[in-house]
Amino acid sequence: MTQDKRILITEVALRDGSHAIAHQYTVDQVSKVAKALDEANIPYIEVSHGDGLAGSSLQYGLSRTHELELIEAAVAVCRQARIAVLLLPGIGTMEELRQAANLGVKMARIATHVTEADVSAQHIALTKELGLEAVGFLMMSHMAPVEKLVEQAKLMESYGADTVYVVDSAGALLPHEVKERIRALRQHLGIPIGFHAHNNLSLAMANTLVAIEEGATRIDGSVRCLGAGAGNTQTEVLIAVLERLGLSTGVDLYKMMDLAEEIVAPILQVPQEITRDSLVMGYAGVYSSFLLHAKRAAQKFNIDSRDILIELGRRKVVGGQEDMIVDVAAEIAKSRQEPAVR
Ligand SMILES: CC[C@H](O)CC(=O)C(=O)O
Ligand SMILES: [Mn+2]
Repeated sequence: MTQDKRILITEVALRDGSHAIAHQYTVDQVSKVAKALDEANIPYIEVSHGDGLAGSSLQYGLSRTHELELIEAAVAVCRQARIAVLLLPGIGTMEELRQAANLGVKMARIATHVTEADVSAQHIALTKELGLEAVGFLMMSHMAPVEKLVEQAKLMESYGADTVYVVDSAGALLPHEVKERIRALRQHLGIPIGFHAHNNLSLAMANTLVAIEEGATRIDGSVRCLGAGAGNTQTEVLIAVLERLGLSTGVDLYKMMDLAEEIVAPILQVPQEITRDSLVMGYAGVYSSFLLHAKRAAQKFNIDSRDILIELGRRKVVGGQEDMIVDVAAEIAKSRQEPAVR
């Protein structure tokens, strides 16, 4: 990798990591993590419920602390970092976007399923109207062929997005698939391209490097892998690898290592690793944020969570369809009780 370009990191542990801890962030935790990230010179820090603004609900998981309080706390401790929010149209509304902007948020990432970019038009337009940086976030990018991804990314660009992300929500993309996606977007779009990985198949770092090699300049990471499923590209490791490659991020490696070890590790209920469930998510192409929901449903119906996840992957369930997890679990349990038909 010889390009002379700056990679801009967005740290997502305070949003994507919310899934991993059942949305239990406290103001104290968010303040400490955001302050340390800011001191390490991370340029963007995303703070929201795991499912984006207004995600707190029985369907997606109730937040312990209202996300606006968490956002306010993060804004208050940052000197240089810009606080970002995620918004999934239909879960969050224009009103929540306005409230976040009033608190001092500087970037909004408008997330849609990879084939549904058209629902982002008014949210991207409002983001720009509010004077924020607008990012289009195409989730479950493994589910669409390259041409479709390009078409949808171009829609987001036409609505005014400053950047468009390829989002590997399930951690299912293989390196050659990342390569062709980023390459095609670079060919057809005139705005920066970003990449968001999940480590369910242990490919987050490799895929991120391929994305950078193909010209992606906006990259997501989660410190200590604190993200949904097996987590995202581990930010502090990414900083080290990019330094070794001679690519600049402006982030202080030692400070990142210290905050990972001393501030973030104690927040994790269990260390982030590739468990059989997260592995199945990458293998079957299932939303990483379904992990805890599937585990709970498996316990409730006394079945193997892998069977639920495989079935969800077969049915091509997408983000927002969390209610299907319990339906699928109930169906599997019922089918096991019924006597076999002769
Ligand atoms: C449910 C929103 C989701 O967690 C967004 C994201 O980070 C992804 O799709 O990977
Ligand atoms: Mn994610």
